[in-house]
Amino acid sequence: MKLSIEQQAAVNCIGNAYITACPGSGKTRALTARIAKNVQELKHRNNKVLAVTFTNRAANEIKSRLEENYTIESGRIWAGTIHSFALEWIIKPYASYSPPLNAGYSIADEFETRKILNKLKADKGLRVFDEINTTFNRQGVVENSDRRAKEVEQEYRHILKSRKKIDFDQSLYFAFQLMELIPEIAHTLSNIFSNICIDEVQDTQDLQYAILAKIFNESFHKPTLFIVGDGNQAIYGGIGGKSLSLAELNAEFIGSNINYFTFSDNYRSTQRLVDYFSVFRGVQGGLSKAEHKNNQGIISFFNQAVDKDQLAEAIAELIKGELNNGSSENDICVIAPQWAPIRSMTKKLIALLPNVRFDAPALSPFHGQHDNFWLIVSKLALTEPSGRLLSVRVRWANEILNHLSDVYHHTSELTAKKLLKVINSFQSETRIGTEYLKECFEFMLDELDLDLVSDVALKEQFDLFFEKATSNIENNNGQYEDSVVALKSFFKESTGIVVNSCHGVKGEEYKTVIAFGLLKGFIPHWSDIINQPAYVGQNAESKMLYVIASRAKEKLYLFAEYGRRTQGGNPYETSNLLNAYSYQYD
Ligand SMILES: Nc1ncnc2c1ncn2[C@@H]1O[C@H](COP(=O)(O)OP(=O)(O)OP(=O)(O)O)[C@@H](O)[C@H]1O
Repeated sequence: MKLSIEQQAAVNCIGNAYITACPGSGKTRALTARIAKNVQELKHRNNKVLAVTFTNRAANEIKSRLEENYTIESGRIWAGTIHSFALEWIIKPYASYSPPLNAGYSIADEFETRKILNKLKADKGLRVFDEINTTFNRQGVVENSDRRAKEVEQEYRHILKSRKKIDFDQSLYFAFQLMELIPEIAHTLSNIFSNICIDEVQDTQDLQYAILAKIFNESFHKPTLFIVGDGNQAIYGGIGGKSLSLAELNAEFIGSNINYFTFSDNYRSTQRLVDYFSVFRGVQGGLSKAEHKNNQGIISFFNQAVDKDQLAEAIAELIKGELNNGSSENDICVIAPQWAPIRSMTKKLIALLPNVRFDAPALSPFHGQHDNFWLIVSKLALTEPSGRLLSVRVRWANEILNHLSDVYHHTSELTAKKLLKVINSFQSETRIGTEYLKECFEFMLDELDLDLVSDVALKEQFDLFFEKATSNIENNNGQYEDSVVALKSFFKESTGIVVNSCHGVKGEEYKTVIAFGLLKGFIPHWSDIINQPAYVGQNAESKMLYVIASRAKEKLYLFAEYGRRTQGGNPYETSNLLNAYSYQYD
């Protein structure tokens, strides 16, 4: 992969590196190159490179970029979210030493936690979108300034405890406690991971820094650090993400003496777009070396010009125009700053454009199942054994075998390739999607000599998987009916126009970005406005606009639709910052 001189300097830096640079400047590209270099330089057979980031989508982005650009033995890298890292490498192997966990526990996933929190919020008169903080800091404190939010959080913990469950936030805290209790954990991890690479570091929470720093600080052989991020894109501040300065990172990773780098070029967007979005961080005139340098593209803003009831039609028209002009479905992304309006927009777009494919996580049959073991098996069951997908499918098969052995303590004689053969050989007469998956899972269990009846944890995940998949399919308005063909289409490579939140598409890029819901209350979110000093909202707003606008390579369409009303019946107004931004829109 070609690297600029600045990128090469960072990638080849001896020692530790911290890179902050603007969107599209190639931070993830440099990080991927560094991971590949680190793997090549691993000294011992058992050493690995650790690559962590904040969201599953970002972690998958790193994995795919590595797969597309380098030939690397997958076992030499562990890439994933910090939550999954803590679960897999700290909680699972050491749970028996943890007083809150040693009597048994299981993980409550997003689906379950959301259900409990929503019910408690409703009981307390809070609205679904009122934020409840559930993240712990390294002192074990969960901060909620609102009294009712605090009560919800406490009752939520009681409910989880009564079910012998922990959520992801608790798993981080218990992992950190275990590391404090048993210093050998950090020693062991630093012996395995000779390199620690962190992407999107601005989204990292206090406890996550503490866990990574503990590995570094307690080690005899210091892992090298390669940390990349952009404080101006820190849109997870509401759930504790924080961007650290070089000095703060040096204080966290003791004696790390981190080298600082920045990249000045933008390889993604037209110069016009770079100039446009740079204003959201108070800087004008970023450099651009983008391939679209001479292409001015489009920047349009429909400020209160479209009624919310006609919004889907207006967006559908834009999409049709783009597709007629030669764009592919994968070139287009529709974004809103918050989840609230996305589901109904997706449904309307699907109805208006029945022949267009959409990649809309809100309507996915597997929404909220990221951490369910059976999701990985589904991916194998629902994808074809083609050459193009071979390396990805081998990775999934490895993940299945590792998960079975690390989490469920089932060791198997099978290699990943043999497991692939087993799953590829599965045949069924049924056309019903969930039935097909059930049969396939049972076939695999049989081949692996495993029995669901005797494995409570595996069975619980199995039941939960089907409960959620069925409810997702029932609630998603026919986007994915319960058929084998529809479920298979979900994992096809070209998945269509993305409809997601700005949090969901961080780090990604599209030729055309269509953003809607650019209204005060969504951007910034009410929780950053109500009972907050003005700068909190302004900060959140500029960062979100910065992230949204910088996803575009060539064309940016912005909508602040009229006609939306708050629960109190007041009209939603255009985002302050956008309203005040005087720009020569097309
Ligand atoms: N040296 C380079 N030569 C050609 N293309 C490059 C180069 N560096 C980066 N790119 C391309 O520019 C685009 C943006 O890169 P990348 O996603 O790594 O940026 P980023 O800094 O991580 O962005 P963000 O902050 O938005 O996540 C990608 O398509 C990438 O392949």
